[in-house]
Amino acid sequence: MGIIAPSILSADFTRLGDELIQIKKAGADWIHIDVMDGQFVPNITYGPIIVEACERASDLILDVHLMIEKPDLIIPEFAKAGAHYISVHAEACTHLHRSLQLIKSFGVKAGVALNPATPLSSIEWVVDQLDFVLIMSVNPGFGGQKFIESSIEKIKALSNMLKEKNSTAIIQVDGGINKDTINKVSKAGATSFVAGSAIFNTENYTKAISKLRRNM
Ligand SMILES: O=C(CO)[C@@H](O)[C@H](O)COP(=O)(O)O
Ligand SMILES: [Co+2]
Repeated sequence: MGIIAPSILSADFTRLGDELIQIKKAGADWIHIDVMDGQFVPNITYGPIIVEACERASDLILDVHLMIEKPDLIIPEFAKAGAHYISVHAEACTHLHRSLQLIKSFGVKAGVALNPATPLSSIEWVVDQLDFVLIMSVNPGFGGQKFIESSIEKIKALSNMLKEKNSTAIIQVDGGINKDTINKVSKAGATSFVAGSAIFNTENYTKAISKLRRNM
């Protein structure tokens, strides 16, 4: 069964605690937390304080997606705040292997996120360090964007690459995931699905998550 990870980027922040309760009731598996610094991406969101608040408000797995420059400087704070999974962008890490080792040193699962234009070869020599790979299916920075179709071939190629290297890393896909796109990425090999607007921009989260699961 696939993992549904609602992105709180599209949640109502005036009532975050209640939103977290509602998505758990609706059948969510993880909570996806999009951290943006206004440098790596043209948007600014939130930091470890919000991760810590999510940790107090929910017992779901906290999946922290770092869209920031120099992530090593603040990875320890996110780990201490309660992150279970942390992904860093390959494009933002000069010493990617070191960043992954830093995440793992806190007992946190480590992942690499790849922008749509970034080739899979950028993770070739760190596959043995990876618990998951996040394939961006939109350019990072905003929720509610249109799914980029070339992500499907990229996920297929990643799935083959991981098999060849005997890796059990999870393939996560993030951006433009809805009832129409989830089937294609699931068939291609993704098993963790981030969805923001397709869940939080609806009236009924249970129905939204059920629709995603039915179409996996
Ligand atoms: O990392 C990001 C955006 O940079 C995502 O996690 C989005 O928050 C997903 O939003 P939708 O495309 O599902 O609305
Ligand atoms: Co994300």
